[in-house]
Amino acid sequence: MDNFPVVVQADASLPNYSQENTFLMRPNTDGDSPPTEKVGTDFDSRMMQRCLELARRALGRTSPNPLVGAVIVKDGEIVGEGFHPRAGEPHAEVFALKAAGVRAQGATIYVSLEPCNHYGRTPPCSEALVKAGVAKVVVGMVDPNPLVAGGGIARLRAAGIEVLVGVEQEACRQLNEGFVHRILYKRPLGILKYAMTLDGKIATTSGHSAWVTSQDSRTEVHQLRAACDAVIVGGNTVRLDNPYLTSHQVGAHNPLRVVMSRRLNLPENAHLWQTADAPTLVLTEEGANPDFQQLLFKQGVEVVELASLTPDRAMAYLYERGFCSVLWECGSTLAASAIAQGAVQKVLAFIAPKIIGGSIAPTPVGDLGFTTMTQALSLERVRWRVIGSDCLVEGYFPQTSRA
Ligand SMILES: Nc1nc(O)c(N)c(N[C@@H]2O[C@H](COP(=O)(O)O)[C@@H](O)[C@H]2O)n1
Ligand SMILES: [Zn+2]
Repeated sequence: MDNFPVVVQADASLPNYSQENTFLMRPNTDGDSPPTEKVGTDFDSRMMQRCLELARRALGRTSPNPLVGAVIVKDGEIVGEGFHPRAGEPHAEVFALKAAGVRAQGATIYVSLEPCNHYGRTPPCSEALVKAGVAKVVVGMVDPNPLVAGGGIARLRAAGIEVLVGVEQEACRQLNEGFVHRILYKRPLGILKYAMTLDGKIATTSGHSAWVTSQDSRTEVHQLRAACDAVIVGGNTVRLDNPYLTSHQVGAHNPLRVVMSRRLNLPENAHLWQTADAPTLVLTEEGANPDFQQLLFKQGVEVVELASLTPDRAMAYLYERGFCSVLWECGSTLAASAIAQGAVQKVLAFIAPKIIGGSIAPTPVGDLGFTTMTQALSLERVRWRVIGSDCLVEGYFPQTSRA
């Protein structure tokens, strides 16, 4: 627990979005944020909001790629729409161009992320837009991917196309905060979520924790899972709570369910390996409990042995697997070590108007070794809202540089 402050470094040459991205957050209504200058007309904003609506149709399914939507407008009417469904498939712009056909000529395309200008899994959208003869491109945000990073905009302008950048920029960044974090920090965005009572307890002294919060909050958590690539728990949570960790929504994405367990001293009949609704991955250490590994293997559960099992190693591994966002739904000990190792950037605390009392019932974050209040970790960009009878407080740990 000695490697504070929380974090990893971005390439200093990249744009710094770290102060501005939020995940699944509602617009700030507290009036404290500096007003950002509006870019474009109200019509531009409406079209960009439509792009974001389209982009959200692929929620949880595009990593390592971003969520992107595109709308083509000719003579004030939408003539084509598209969104990026998953990595390896065409980009949003290509779907919109296909839908518009010849009507794309002389039209305006709205796209929530700068058109790409490189050959990746797919060819550059900038060239497709030039070829289609669009007259204007309205961009939500510049792509932080160093392979793009302004190059798409430059290519379009060089071809004589008018480009407007920054329409509904904040909303575009919010939608892709996991993607942006992944690009800048080479790790998935770590989100710690917990539910606690008004006196800060996540369970009773006997360990009973169902249900701390209301059904409305639980539905919110299900939506959050649908937007994340993975959800992580420790062995203790599997033993005590036997969770499902799915999004419980018909047709919605289910995250990869990840269990961190050094010794694999886990129950044989846990829901995680007995339900096929979502894939499960168990992260462990080399040589751990071969018999149990065999049992998991027979139940279709993937087991990966890491040289040492720590939150940062787990996040590094999930980054390599192409993930943008990881939800920590673990108990207090793992939560403390995930925070200490910089594996958590965002905290979502669901607070129920209940009191458990006492000093033994568990709290959401274990010992961080602090002895004075000056050591307490402060969150920034804090917001709150009421969900049913509960309150959700959200905030971010400050990002510091290790460069
Ligand atoms: N503008 C835009 N629209 C989309 O629909 C996209 N998916 C992207 N993605 C950008 O391109 C990179 C991926 O390229 P490939 O899918 O491998 O060809 C991704 O990292 C983004 O920078 N952009
Ligand atoms: Zn593209």
